[in-house]
Amino acid sequence: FDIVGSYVARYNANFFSGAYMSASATEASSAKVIDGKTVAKQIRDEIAVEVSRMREAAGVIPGLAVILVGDRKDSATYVRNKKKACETVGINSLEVNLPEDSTEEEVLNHIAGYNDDPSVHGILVQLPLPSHMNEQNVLNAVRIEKDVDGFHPLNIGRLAMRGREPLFVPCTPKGCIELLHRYGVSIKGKRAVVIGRSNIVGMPAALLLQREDATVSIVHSRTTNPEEIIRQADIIIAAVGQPNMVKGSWIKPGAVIIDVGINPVDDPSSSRGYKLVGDVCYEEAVKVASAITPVPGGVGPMTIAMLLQNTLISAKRIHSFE
Ligand SMILES: NC(=O)C1=CN([C@@H]2O[C@H](COP(=O)(O)OP(=O)(O)OC[C@H]3O[C@@H](n4cnc5c(N)ncnc54)[C@H](OP(=O)(O)O)[C@@H]3O)[C@@H](O)[C@H]2O)C=CC1
Ligand SMILES: Nc1nc(=O)c2c([nH]1)NC[C@@H]1CN(c3ccc(C(=O)N[C@@H](CCC(=O)O)C(=O)O)cc3)C=[N+]21
Repeated sequence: FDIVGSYVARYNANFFSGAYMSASATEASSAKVIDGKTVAKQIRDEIAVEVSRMREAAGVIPGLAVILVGDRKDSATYVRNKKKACETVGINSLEVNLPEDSTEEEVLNHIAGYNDDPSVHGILVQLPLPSHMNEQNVLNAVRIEKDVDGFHPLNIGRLAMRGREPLFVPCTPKGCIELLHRYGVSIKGKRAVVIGRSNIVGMPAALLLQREDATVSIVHSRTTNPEEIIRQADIIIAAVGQPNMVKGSWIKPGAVIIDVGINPVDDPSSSRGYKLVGDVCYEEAVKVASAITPVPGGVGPMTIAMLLQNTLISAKRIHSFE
């Protein structure tokens, strides 16, 4: 089933049916909501089954170690969510919380300990690190067999090469592609645009789309006339960090939108004083796109589900369990 194709047909039928199309007919063309929260729950259930099968047959419990440096509130929230998610599927979680003024050497020591710890199958260093640390040094120190974030340069290099396979695919881009697959969106031969080129989201997302045989454009802060490029896309992955940047008028009718952005904006009516919005203006996009992920409840929960999946894959590989 091809959401893009069927939607375009429906849209065009509406669009060309006459000059007197009513406002309600336009509103009827509302995008399908891609429910990342529900899909993530399904995936967690699948992982839980595998984790207990492995525990019973091989006596192995997958373990994930998370290193958090400093006390950024958002990082602390994400780490707490990851820990909770581990518990729901039966994965062991270990956590070390180092003070903001720790040295790089202390972080490296903890990584070395987890590298050698046979109960740990995945190591995640929560980003961003404090500015006095060299992120490259730290990420390079994670043993590639335990690099469940997929951030090691050898993993990224393999992801970029034809005929090579990375040990781990980065969680957020993997979650984006998983959503497209589970919603029956065909990628092969489609025009895809990735907005953003960061090492952790945009760049690996573009590589994955290319591996799936999409024709990929990458839009970044130096792109001239980004709207023109975005308007050609059948599939848009937005990972910019700019609230509501992508407007409805930039979107090709029937496009599928994966909104990775998680941006806090002031909201006096919320008890927290802020709310989360994506990089895409949802209210406008929902009228033009054929399918769209909401924020929250879209890519975010998928990122965590993919982290659990990578940890399970790692434990299976280390223990040669099939
Ligand atoms: N849902 C999830 O699980 C996750 C969500 N996120 C969210 O995704 C968003 C992006 O994160 P991340 O990739 O880490 O962010 P970065 O800040 O590392 O990268 C942002 C990218 O967007 C580009 N960019 C910035 N402004 C513009 C603009 N006006 N027009 C076009 N491109 C622009 C930058 O271009 P240039 O390279 O030229 O500087 C850069 O490549 C954030 O909102 C973040 O919170 C992040 C990780 C996981
Ligand atoms: N080494 C490393 N790996 C990461 O994967 C990593 C990281 N560092 N640093 C920060 C980003 C961000 N990130 C998110 C994960 C889940 C949600 C998530 O679950 N969001 C919920 C909302 C959460 C809320 O309400 O606060 C949602 O979108 O529905 C969001 C963001 C992982 N990251």
